[in-house]
Amino acid sequence: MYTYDAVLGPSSTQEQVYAATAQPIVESVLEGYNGTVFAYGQTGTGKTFTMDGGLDPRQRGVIPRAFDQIFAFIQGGDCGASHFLVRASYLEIYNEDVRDLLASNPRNALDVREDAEGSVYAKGLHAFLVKSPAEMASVLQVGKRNRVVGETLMNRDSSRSHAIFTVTIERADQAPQGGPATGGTIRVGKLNLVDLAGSERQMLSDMHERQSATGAVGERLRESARINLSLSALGNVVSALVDGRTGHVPYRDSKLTRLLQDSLGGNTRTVMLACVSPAPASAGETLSTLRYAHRAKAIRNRPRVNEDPKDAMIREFQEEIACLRAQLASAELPAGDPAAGGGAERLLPAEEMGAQTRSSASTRALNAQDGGSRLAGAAVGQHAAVAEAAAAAAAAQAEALTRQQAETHAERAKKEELARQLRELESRMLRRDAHHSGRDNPRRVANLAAKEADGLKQVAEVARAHMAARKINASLQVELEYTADALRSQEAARVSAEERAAEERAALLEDARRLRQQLALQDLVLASFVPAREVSKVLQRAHWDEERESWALASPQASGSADAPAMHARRPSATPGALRPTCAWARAAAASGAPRFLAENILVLERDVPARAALGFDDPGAQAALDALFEWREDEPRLELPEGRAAFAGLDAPAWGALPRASYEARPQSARGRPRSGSEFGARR
Ligand SMILES: Nc1ncnc2c1ncn2[C@@H]1O[C@H](COP(=O)(O)OP(=O)(O)OP(=O)(O)O)[C@@H](O)[C@H]1O
Repeated sequence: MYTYDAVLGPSSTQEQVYAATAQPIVESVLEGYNGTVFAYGQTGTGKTFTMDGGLDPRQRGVIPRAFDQIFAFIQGGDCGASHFLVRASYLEIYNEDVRDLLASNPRNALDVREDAEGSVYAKGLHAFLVKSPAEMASVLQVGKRNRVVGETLMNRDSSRSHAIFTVTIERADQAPQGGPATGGTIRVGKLNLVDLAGSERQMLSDMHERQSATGAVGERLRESARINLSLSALGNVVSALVDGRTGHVPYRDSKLTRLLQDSLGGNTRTVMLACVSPAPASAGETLSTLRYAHRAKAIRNRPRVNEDPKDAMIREFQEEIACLRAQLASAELPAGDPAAGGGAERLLPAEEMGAQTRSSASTRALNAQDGGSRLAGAAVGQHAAVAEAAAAAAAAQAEALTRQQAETHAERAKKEELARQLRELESRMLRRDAHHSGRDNPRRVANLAAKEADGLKQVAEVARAHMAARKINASLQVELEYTADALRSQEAARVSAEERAAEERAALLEDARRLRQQLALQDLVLASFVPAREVSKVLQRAHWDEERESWALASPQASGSADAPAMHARRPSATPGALRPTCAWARAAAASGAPRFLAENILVLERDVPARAALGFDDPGAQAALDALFEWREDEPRLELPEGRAAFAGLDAPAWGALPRASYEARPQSARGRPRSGSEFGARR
């Protein structure tokens, strides 16, 4: 029997699903834990629907509801002052490639790395700072458009990849006096929202069978093979964690298990949503999913609050803000400084100042001249000199003041830039003040709405630019895929041609080896049995007949060689009456006794005549009996002996006559009337 933490039937609402599964996980993430919610199940059972949901607000899935919960908490009215930094990233694992769904080119594969603390991450993955559920939803939409989906018989928009939407929430508590927290605790929670690809158990060996179940063909088959590879790796990890017998957990077997390493048996609170189909035809898959989920339930994770991590971005923000504030403070001009604030209005331009000074001096000089009629001339000259000195001093003072004014302007510009940077940085951090709810204050709500609208505009612009880039990318991608296909087919043709050539070469080598063997054998036969002279004669006459594709022997005359007449002349001529052609030279050689030329009868045997009995020789009739015996012809059935010769050789006539003819027939008779075959030469002997 299988047991689960919650079972939600077909009539359950999305809200109930969220409350039973993801809500507690999101709460933990806001407290600084890692959390993972992943949907597992056969294709078409509603994983994507559960995670994303439908268009109707009541059908919103786990992901948008999690956004709401996160920002509701940040903007909520609970006690405690905190600053939050929220980032979102979105990736998919397609055919064992990790792809950034928010990148300008989402088809680029990212490397999976492990940091010094053992956390696994995708290198180069974009993370966007978000400040509202609407911004987060925009990010999600951009990523979803980039995700690979394909049609199968069981689902028109089947997810062909595993998608992981990650929200990282950094939280800095105990902000001092309304400013950003610089010395307080920092907690970082990471929420993984995972929509796995369909878990149809499609092994390569039974692909054809599966093909009929899912309608997957071609690319779908390859995708399914990869999907099942990573899902079986996930199953192996689950088994290894549950069994606990082996210390080794095969996280490295797939990118999916690598990236979910922390979520399975690590520092994460994890919920697995097992989606099943009520269709009887899917009973096998349903049972397999239920078994899988039951096993996964036994995994024991070790979640802990991630406090003060070294790489917290919010800390960098705080330090930067503190630094900017310090710079701003040092840039403050003293209150009494005439150049500060409204001091500029009290300042006179240098030229004006000099002119005023000069005019008062000349006035004083004129007055002195007026008085000259009444005063002595020496006194007039003294007053004029004093007036000149006063004018020079006033001009120098005016110049110094102009310089000071320019410096003040520059400092003010710098200060304004610092203030702008500070505002910008602070605006990226979300702030939740103690005893203050944004929803209570209409002006604050209006401000937030305006900011959100700005943010949305920005995200929309980014999305538009992204879409334009995507279109270009898509056409380039199509071209690239076309070229890649052409290259692949050329490569396949080249490989098969090479293989064919290699086979043919091997066959040719084998033929050549066999032909060499035959040639060697024929050489052996020639060398052993055919005189070299005869061989050379054949070689001279042999020629290759192109039409018949075979060797032929030319007649001696046609061969045209110088030896041809001699060869012809040396040919032995047949001897009339002889059993075979015999030349005169052979006859002479035979007469000399050379066995080679003794025709067939090279053994000369004496006639095997029984020893003569005295009776036989004494009896003159014996010769007649012997003669009769020699004269006995094969067509005569019986040997007729002369009268009275029955007692010859101890045999009576009936016994002679009864001698079976077969006893004599074994002997060959080459010529009629002759006892045996024999050549002329043999006959003479
Ligand atoms: N609870 C539900 N209420 C209404 N419609 C649903 C529900 N669950 C699933 N659907 C519909 O069923 C279809 C398939 O669902 P979905 O795409 O979520 O399956 P999936 O498990 O993600 O499949 P795949 O693994 O192939 O991606 C979709 O059209 C979806 O809208």
